[in-house]
Amino acid sequence: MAEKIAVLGAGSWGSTLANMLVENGHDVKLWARNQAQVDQLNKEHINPEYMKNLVYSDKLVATTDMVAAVKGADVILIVIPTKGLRQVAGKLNTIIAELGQRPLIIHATKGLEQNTYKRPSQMIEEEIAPENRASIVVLSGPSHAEDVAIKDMTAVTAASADLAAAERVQRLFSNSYFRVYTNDDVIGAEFGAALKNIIAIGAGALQGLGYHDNARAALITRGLAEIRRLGVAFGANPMTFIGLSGVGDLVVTATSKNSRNWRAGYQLGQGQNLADVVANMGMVIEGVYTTKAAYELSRKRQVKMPITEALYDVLYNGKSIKTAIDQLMDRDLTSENE
Ligand SMILES: NC(=O)C1=CN([C@@H]2O[C@H](COP(=O)(O)OP(=O)(O)OC[C@H]3O[C@@H](n4cnc5c(N)ncnc54)[C@H](OP(=O)(O)O)[C@@H]3O)[C@@H](O)[C@H]2O)C=CC1
Ligand SMILES: O=C(CO)COP(=O)(O)O
Repeated sequence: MAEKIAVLGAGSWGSTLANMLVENGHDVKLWARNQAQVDQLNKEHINPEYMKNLVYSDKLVATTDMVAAVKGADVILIVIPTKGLRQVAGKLNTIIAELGQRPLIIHATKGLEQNTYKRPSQMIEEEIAPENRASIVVLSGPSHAEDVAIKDMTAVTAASADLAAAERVQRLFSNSYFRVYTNDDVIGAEFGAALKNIIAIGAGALQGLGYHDNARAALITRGLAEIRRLGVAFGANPMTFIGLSGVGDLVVTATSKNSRNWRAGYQLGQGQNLADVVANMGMVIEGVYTTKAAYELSRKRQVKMPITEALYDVLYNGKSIKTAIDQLMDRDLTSENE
């Protein structure tokens, strides 16, 4: 059944998902804050700052007016980086309260808030009053926008405490190349999504320094162990971490040149400095910020996250990557299951 959907955020992922939803037969309005970008999307059907090679459907309508985007929408998909999510959700709350709408909220944001360590769905719950919204569903999993844009085979997770809402999202997004599974573990899905970016930066750094396949496999596997430890400490189902939003997303992000996080790590490994890497990427590198939040959170909760701690020292304390790797390898020997 065709639905009216507003997509907030017209970067790589928001614009690609909006286009896919149009092609799935839905009535989609895409909100962005930049008028020039909106004009290009509406008139030339391109979004060159974010998705160089995608030609968007002429049925996709973009606007800088959030009220116009949201008016009449039964479903709102938020695809804003973690840093801007709270502000956009707060604005959305005011608008839907005034319009008297109570939409389903989906988000695809992957990170943890600085200082509060809140997950994206927690920020949304805090900013959008329960009377202004239906359920919240997390869309996550191994899904680079670049692959979805060329209709490559992709499988993701729709996680929600409300199974009917997750199943609705499954129907909205699924098509011949994009397969959506449901899951009831929002905490696990969001921790998996946020924390895999830290390990992806590390994997890129290893490759940038000239390490090979064994090193990458070790990092991914031990990275998954610490992702699971932190998630489980906050109530996640351990099984979620061997699913699409866990190991699935970790593998794609830690092995793909499409990943902004992997690329950032690679450039750091090659000797570039962090400020230049961030300034030149032109898109959000969530893992840079998540590393800080996860490091602080793990200290507070007393959860061992040695790789995250090592990367924190590299990104925020000027430690060399080589020293960080040597120190990781030099720790007391331990059991794999600790
Ligand atoms: N790219 C991908 O393949 C995937 C990304 N994700 C996740 O989706 C989220 C968004 O990523 P992605 O689309 O790739 O990011 P991009 O960097 O490509 O785009 C970010 C978009 O968000 C907008 N934006 C940023 N801050 C604000 C703000 N405060 N208010 C309004 N708009 C804002 C930007 O607008 P402007 O251009 O005006 O700055 C831009 O349209 C991230 O959490 C990411 O981890 C998840 C799965 C796949
Ligand atoms: O989350 C993603 C793929 O699932 C995108 O990862 P990057 O942000 O590293 O590009």
